[in-house]
Amino acid sequence: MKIRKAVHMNILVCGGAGYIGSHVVRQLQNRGYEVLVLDNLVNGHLSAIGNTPFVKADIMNKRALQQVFDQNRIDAVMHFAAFSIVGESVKRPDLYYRNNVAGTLNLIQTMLENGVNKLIFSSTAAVYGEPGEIPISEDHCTKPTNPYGATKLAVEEMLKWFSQAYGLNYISLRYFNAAGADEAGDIGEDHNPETHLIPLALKTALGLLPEVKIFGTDYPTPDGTCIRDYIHVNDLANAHILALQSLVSGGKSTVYNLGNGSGFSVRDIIKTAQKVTGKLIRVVEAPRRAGDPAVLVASAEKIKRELGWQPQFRDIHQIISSAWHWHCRHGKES
Ligand SMILES: NC(=O)c1ccc[n+]([C@@H]2O[C@H](COP(=O)([O-])OP(=O)(O)OC[C@H]3O[C@@H](n4cnc5c(N)ncnc54)[C@H](O)[C@@H]3O)[C@@H](O)[C@H]2O)c1
Ligand SMILES: O=c1ccn([C@@H]2O[C@H](COP(=O)(O)OP(=O)(O)O[C@H]3O[C@H](CO)[C@@H](O)[C@H](O)[C@H]3O)[C@@H](O)[C@H]2O)c(=O)[nH]1
Repeated sequence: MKIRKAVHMNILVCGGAGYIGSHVVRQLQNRGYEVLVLDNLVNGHLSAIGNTPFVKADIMNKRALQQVFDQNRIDAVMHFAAFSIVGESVKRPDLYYRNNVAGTLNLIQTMLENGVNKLIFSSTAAVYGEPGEIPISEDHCTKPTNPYGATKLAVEEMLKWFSQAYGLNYISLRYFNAAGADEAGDIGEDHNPETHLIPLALKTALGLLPEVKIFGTDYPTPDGTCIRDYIHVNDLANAHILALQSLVSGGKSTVYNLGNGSGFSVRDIIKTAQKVTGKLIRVVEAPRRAGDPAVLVASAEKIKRELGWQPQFRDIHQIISSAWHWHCRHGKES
C-alpha cells in the first residue's frame, strides 16, 4: 500500500469529531493535509480532535455551510456526518432521512456552488440488506433491510446522478463494522448511549454494565447469532487517504467495500472479548433486533486491486485489544 505525502491540500471533514472521523483526521494530519472539522457535536467530542481547526455547525444549515466555504479554501470534503444506528433508524426513519439524505444534499449543493467537486462519502454494508452471496462484492444487489441502509443508498444514488449532471467526483466507501481504536489510546469509540457490540462487551468487562444482550440466537448461522466483518478504524482511515489520492490524481468516481473478509458471530466476539480482558462477561439471550441481516462479510478485493489498500489489523483479538486499551483509559469517564 503506497501512502504518499500530501501536496498542500485543505480537507473539510464533516462529522470529524465522531469515532471514525476523528481517526481519519489524525491520519490526514500525519500525512501533511490541512484539516478543518465541521461537526454539530450531537454525537461527537471536541476532545477527539485536539486543536484541529473546528467549526460547530449542522449540515442541515445551508447558510452555516456557505459561511464555511466563504471563509476557507477547501479542496475536498470527507463526509462522516450522519446518524448510524440500525435499530433507531427502524423506529425513527424520519430522523434518518432528514439528517443523512437532506443534510448530504445541502452539503453537496454547497460544495458544487463553491467549485469543490471531490467527495469521500461514508457508506455502509447496510446498503446490501440480506445478502444472497458471501463474501459480498460491490456488484451484489442492494436491498437494505433498515432505513439507515436505505438513506445511505439514497445518497449513493444521488452522488451518481450529481456526478453525471454536475461533474461531482466521489468515492463511496461501504464500511462493514468499524472497531478498535488508535494505538496511542487517546481516541476511541465513544458513543452515548453506546449500542455497538464490542464497546458494550468491554464496558461489561469493566463493570460499567451488568451484562451484554445477544440479539437473536435463532439466525441461520452455526451458533445461531449474527455474523459481522469487523474492520479496524485505522485501516478505514488509510482507505480514506488512498481514496482521496485517487480522486486528486483523476481517478474515477466509484464505490468500494471495506472489510477484512472474515465473519465473527456475536458469541465469537464476546468470547474474544473475555480472552482479551481476562474477565467473565455476563450475557443474556434476547430477541432479534429489527433490521439486522444474519450475515455481513465483505469482499474488499476491488479496493485492494485498484488502490492497493491492505488492512494491517486482520486479527480480531488484536482489533478488540486496541479497543480495550482505550476503554481501560477512558471507559470509567463515560
Ligand atoms: N461505526 C460503524 O461501524 C460504521 C459502519 C458503516 C458506516 N458508518 C458511517 O460512518 C460515519 C461515521 O460513523 P461513526 O461511527 O464515526 O459515527 P459517530 O456518530 O461517532 O460520528 C458522526 C459524527 O457526525 C456528527 N453529525 C451527525 N449529524 C450531523 C449534522 N447534521 N451536522 C454536523 N455533524 C453531524 C456527529 O456529532 C458525530 O461527531 C457515519 O456516516 C456512519 O453512517 C459507520
Ligand atoms: O448489545 C448488542 C449489540 C449488538 N448486537 C449484535 O451484534 C452485531 C453487531 O451490532 P452493532 O455493533 O450494533 O453493529 P451493526 O448494527 O452491525 O452496525 C454497524 O455496522 C454496520 C455495517 O455492517 C454499519 O452500517 C453501522 O453504522 C454500524 O453501526 C449485530 O448482529 C447485533 O444484533 C448484540 O447482539 N447485542
